[in-house]
Amino acid sequence: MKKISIIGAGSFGTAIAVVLGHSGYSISIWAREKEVVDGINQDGYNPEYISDVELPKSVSASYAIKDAVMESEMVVFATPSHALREVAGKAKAHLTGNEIIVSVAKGIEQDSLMTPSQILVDVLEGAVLEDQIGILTGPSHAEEVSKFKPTAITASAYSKRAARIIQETFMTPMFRVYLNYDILGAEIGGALKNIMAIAAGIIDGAELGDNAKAALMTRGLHEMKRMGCALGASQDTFSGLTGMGDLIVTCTSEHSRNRYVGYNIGQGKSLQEITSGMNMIAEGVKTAKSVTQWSRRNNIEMPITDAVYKVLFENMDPKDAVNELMTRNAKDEIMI
Ligand SMILES: NC(=O)C1=CN([C@@H]2O[C@H](COP(=O)(O)OP(=O)(O)OC[C@H]3O[C@@H](n4cnc5c(N)ncnc54)[C@H](O)[C@@H]3O)[C@@H](O)[C@H]2O)C=CC1
Ligand SMILES: O=C(CO)COP(=O)(O)O
Repeated sequence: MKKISIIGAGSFGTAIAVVLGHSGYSISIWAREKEVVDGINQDGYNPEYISDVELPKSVSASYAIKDAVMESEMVVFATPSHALREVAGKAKAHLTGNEIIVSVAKGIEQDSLMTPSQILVDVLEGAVLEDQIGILTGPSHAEEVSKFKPTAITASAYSKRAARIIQETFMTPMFRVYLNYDILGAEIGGALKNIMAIAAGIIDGAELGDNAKAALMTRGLHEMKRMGCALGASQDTFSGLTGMGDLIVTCTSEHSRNRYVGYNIGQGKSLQEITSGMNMIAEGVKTAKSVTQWSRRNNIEMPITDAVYKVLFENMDPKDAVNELMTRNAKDEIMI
C-alpha cells in the first residue's frame, strides 16, 4: 500500500485523510496536538477537527514529523500558510528526495509575499526539485469533502508530471480533480477569495443586502484578476474553480471561517473577540495584511482588500468602508 503523509491534522488535513484513506492509501498524519494524535490512533476520530467523521483504519497519526514523513511517496502540507515555512523546514531533513510535495494552503506569506508553493520551493531547495512541488486548491469545504459530498477541485504544479500524479492520487467519483498549469493564478485566487469572503460576511452581518453581495463578489473577482495578471498569471484561471469557484463557495457557505469572521464584524464584534473564540484559522485575516502590503508597494489599486484591511486593522467602521467604496471616482467596468 502506498504511503502518503499529511502534515497538519486540522479540518482540511483530516478531510483529505478520509478521502485518501478510503482510496486505499496508508495515511500518516502529523499533528502538533497530543489529544489529536491520541484521538486518531486510539478512537479513529480527530477530536478537535471534523470530529463527527470516522477515519479509515489506514489513517494513523504521529507528533514526530520524522515518523509521519518516513517512506512516503507524497507529502501533503495542510497547515495554514503562516506555519508552512516552519513545518516544511522541520520535514526537510527526513525527505528522501523522491516525494511529490503538495500544498493545500491558501494564503500569502507576510513580508516575503510568497505563495505556499513558492515557500515550499524556497524551504525545500536541496531536498527535492521544484518539479516535484505542486498544489491542490479550489472550492472544497472540509466539512463536505469528509462526508463525500461531490466536490471539484484543481491540481497544479511546477511540472506536468507532478500535476498529473496529484490528480491521479486524489481523484475519486466524489472528488473530481481538474488540472491547471497556471500555479500562480491558482494560488492567488485561493488566497484572495478569503479576503473577499470576509467582506461578504460583513455585508451579511450588517444586513446590507443581496445587491451589495453580488457587487462585492463580482468586483472582488476583478481585484483577484488584477493582482494575478500584474504578477504574470493567466486571466482565464480566475474564471475557473480556483478563482470564481472558490470565491462563490467561500462567500456563501455556512462552513466558511472567513465569512464567519466578516459576519461577526458586521454584527459589531471586534476581530480579537471573534478570533479568540475560534479553534480554526481564517486565513483571509493575515492575507488582507500581506496583499495590502503588496498593493501599496506596487501601487496597484485593490480597493476591497484595502477596505477589509482598514476594518480589520485600523478600526474603520464597516459602514464607512462601504461608503468609501461606493463613492470612489466613476469607472469603466471592464478594466484590469
Ligand atoms: N477548511 C477547509 O475547508 C479548507 C482549508 N484549506 C486551507 O488549508 C489550510 C489549513 O486549513 P484548515 O485545515 O482548515 O485549518 P484548521 O484551522 O482547521 O487547522 C489548522 C491545523 O494547522 C495546525 N497549525 C496551526 N498553526 C500551526 C503552527 N504554527 N505550526 C504547526 N501547526 C499549526 C493546527 O494545529 C491545526 O492542526 C489553510 O491554508 C486553509 O485555507 C483549503 C481547502 C479547504
Ligand atoms: O477554502 C475553503 C473552501 O474552499 C475554506 O474556506 P474558509 O477558510 O473560509 O472556511
